[in-house]
Amino acid sequence: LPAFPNSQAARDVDEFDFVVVGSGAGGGPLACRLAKAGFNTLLIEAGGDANGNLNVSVPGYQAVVTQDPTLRWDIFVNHYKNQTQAKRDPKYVYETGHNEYHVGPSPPPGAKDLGILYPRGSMLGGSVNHNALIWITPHDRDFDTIAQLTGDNSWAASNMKKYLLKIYQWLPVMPTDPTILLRDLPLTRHLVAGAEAAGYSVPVLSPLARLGQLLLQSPNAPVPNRDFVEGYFQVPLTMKFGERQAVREYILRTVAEGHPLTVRTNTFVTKIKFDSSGPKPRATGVDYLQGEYLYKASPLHGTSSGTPGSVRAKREVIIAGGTFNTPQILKLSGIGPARELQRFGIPVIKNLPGVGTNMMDRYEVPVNVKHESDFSVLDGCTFDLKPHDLCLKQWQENPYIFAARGAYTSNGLATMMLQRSSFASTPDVDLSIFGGPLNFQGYFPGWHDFSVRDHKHFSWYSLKAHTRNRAGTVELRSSNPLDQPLINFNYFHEGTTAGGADRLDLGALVQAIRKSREALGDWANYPVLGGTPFVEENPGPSVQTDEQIGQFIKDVAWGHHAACTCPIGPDSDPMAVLDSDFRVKGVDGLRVVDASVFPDIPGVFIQSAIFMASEKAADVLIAEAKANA
Ligand SMILES: Cc1cc2nc3c(=O)[nH]c(=O)nc-3n(C[C@H](O)[C@H](O)[C@H](O)COP(=O)(O)OP(=O)(O)OC[C@H]3O[C@@H](n4cnc5c(N)ncnc54)[C@H](O)[C@@H]3O)c2cc1C
Repeated sequence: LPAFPNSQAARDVDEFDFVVVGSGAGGGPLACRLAKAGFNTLLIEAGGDANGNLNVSVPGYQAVVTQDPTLRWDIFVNHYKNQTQAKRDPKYVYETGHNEYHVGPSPPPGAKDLGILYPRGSMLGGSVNHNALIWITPHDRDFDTIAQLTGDNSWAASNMKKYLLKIYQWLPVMPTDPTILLRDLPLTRHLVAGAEAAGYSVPVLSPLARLGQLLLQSPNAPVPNRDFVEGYFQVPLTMKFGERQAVREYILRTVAEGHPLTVRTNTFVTKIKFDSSGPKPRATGVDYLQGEYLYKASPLHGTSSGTPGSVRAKREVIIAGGTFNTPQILKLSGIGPARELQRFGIPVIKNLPGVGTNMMDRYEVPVNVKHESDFSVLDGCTFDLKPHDLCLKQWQENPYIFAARGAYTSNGLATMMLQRSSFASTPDVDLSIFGGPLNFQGYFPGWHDFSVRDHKHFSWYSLKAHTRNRAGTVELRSSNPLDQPLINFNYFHEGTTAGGADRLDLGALVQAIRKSREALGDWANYPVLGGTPFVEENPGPSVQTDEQIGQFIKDVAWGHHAACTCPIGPDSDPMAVLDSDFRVKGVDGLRVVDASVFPDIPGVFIQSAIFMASEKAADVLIAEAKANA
């Protein structure tokens, strides 16, 4: 793809049909569709274009990229308000100096409490560029419930499927090349054991053929009862021939093809502007600051506060800043709980108490084991973009055929169990358990370097889908748009507890840990594949009873699919923020399209649901604009 193509002349225009703020999973596809339909569209992105940055393109760098200071925002959040519980997490971070941190217990005197690191991407393509590439399509129920809640049947799963087909016009999806696994049979032994734990019979003397068959199974295949079926599957990735491809590339192609899409990177929106002269306030544009790394969450934030500017939207403004930033932008612009806005001296445009509430996320937990020997598939992989990174050289110099391009063509997670726990809130599967050769224990500064410090670890990760906790909040910390907001997830007992919700979610995760251990136990059945013994480091052999496992989960669980802070809902719900056409209630000319729109956290992995919402929003906006032409 060419270097980022918009000219200075394009940057100087100050009025567009649509202004979209944020170029991630929500904003990116929408802006492309609007431009392809002929509307003069401006896409504003706080981050840079990441052009030529291999951290983005190499799937094996899916964790390295989250450490790239040019691409990341370090958001710090609270899992618990109770600081005794919060600080039981070995990932709890204290600030000891500028960009200097202490992680875990016994901080030095004077260290400032920060909380838990929540990685976010700030660049063209948003957090999609630094996610793990995993593509699992939503469950029908995710959309059917929005249709039931709002009475808008265009949200019914049967209608939403067409947006998936639209996405596949621009999004390549491929699993890890299974021939890579043949290069490391001791690693493959874990994946075979995972298949047995998932309920398959795998011949102990010739397990590979059976694993090969299972790797042909896509969790997205439109089979009957797909959402309910437990099993063992390949992990589909948003990539083409071993190279990450997603929203960023779609945006670049849309511009290169000559559609009227202008992209302003390094442009941070501070406020939505309104015309309040009519009966209803109408969004007319946005104010911004132009400059690199302006948000204080950027590790490269310095003294610059950017060059102010503003732009007008003839038709509409669409906010797609993500679960944390969209409520922040709305509140700073006067849309949100009146009392909170008044506390910061922000004039209230519309009192919408639901903005920044209802935040949901998944819980994720690990079981980490350490072997005596290295996994050979990682030989030569230093994960650091340096000339000595032989796996990078292999990735750069070889074609994508029979594993020739090597380990970096994968995100390291080739297989996944989908299971339904006894505590699931719906008939859908609610546990995704996937394994790989790394020592990932959640997010903290330097988490990736820690995860691959040696090549001896294997881990199973469990991700709880359809969680019940909706008690998370995003509140203003100050009226300065460059300050990150105050984010409280209110995990487990501090969150939604009605009907034992917290205990049910915890129970599902206890089962997930036991299932991971079952897979580790089944490893012993396949000595034919070789490998050295291992010891369990986390939770560790002393953690055995449900109560002990439950406490381990409460102490270490993390999330990375935060959502639902500007929920769609009916007018009868005072906490609903958007109508079913993504309109911000009570004002005209303003919509939200990103992870924050969902009333309930969708599916197992979230990006597919956001892409689908983005395609739907494009349909809605284009149809309305054409009707009003
Ligand atoms: C480490 C990690 C791994 C993940 N792995 C997966 C995975 O494998 N599969 C999956 O399905 N999901 C995954 N996710 C989640 C998924 O990537 C996100 O949920 C998704 O990208 C959110 O989309 P969004 O549009 O809401 O926000 P984002 O994609 O974060 O996009 C928001 C954009 O808005 C910009 N922005 C914000 N505020 C402003 C402002 N004021 N002015 C201008 N621009 C602004 C930001 O810079 C950003 O680029 C992962 C997330 C993380 C953090």
